[in-house]
Amino acid sequence: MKTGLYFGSFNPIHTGHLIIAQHLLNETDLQQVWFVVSPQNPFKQQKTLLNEYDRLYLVNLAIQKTSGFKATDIEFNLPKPSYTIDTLTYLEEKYPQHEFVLIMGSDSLQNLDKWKNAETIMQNYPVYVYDRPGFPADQPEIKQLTRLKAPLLEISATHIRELVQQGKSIRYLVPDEVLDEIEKSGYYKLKNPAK
Ligand SMILES: Nc1ncnc2c1ncn2[C@@H]1O[C@H](COP(=O)(O)OP(=O)(O)OP(=O)(O)O)[C@@H](O)[C@H]1O
Ligand SMILES: O=C(O)c1ccc[n+]([C@@H]2O[C@H](COP(=O)([O-])O)[C@@H](O)[C@H]2O)c1
Repeated sequence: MKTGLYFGSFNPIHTGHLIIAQHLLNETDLQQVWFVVSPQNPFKQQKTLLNEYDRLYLVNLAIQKTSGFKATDIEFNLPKPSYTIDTLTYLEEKYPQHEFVLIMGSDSLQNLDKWKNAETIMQNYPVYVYDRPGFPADQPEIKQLTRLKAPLLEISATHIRELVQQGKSIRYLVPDEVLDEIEKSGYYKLKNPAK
């Protein structure tokens, strides 16, 4: 089964992520998209990083009505920070019947050569890249690169966290279920949430 892996901190998941994932299911040969919640991105140190279980819960709330989407906590039990090559190796062993494809925005592509074992990733895994505003998607070293057109939405988790801190509404930037849970639990209101 051809399965797209959408890696991210998802702090929190937002409509930008979801529209891209749905677009990929609709417009490519992917049969499933898995949201891989990374406990700790090697390149991001965030005081506002919500506990990974809470982020996973928000992802599950966001995708519960969509067939073809799955959230995975696979990185929770792998060493931190979360290196994508380690996750890919683990997933391949655990799910031999799946053919995994990396999904990434052209912004991530620009840093890819700095990732752990970048060469192995670029030589061995199919990568589906969609454009992000301001980031050209040129990366000829990737052996199996597919460039996709996708809706451009300038939504970021950073902006969502800032809006919550300022007491402003994030309606429509996240699904209603996610909005309700963020409000109910008081996420992102404090500068240093409990981990
Ligand atoms: N608006 C968006 N449209 C399409 N892809 C996005 C969007 N926002 C983030 N992504 C992509 O989703 C993946 C996971 O992103 P991540 O969880 O870091 O979200 P983020 O909104 O970029 O977070 P932050 O603002 O905290 O850095 C990355 O590959 C990123 O490029
Ligand atoms: O493997 C690496 O070296 C590596 C370096 C940077 C980022 N990643 C992963 O890429 C995913 C998306 O990153 P980001 O910065 O767009 O949130 C996230 O899940 C990270 O764990 C992975």
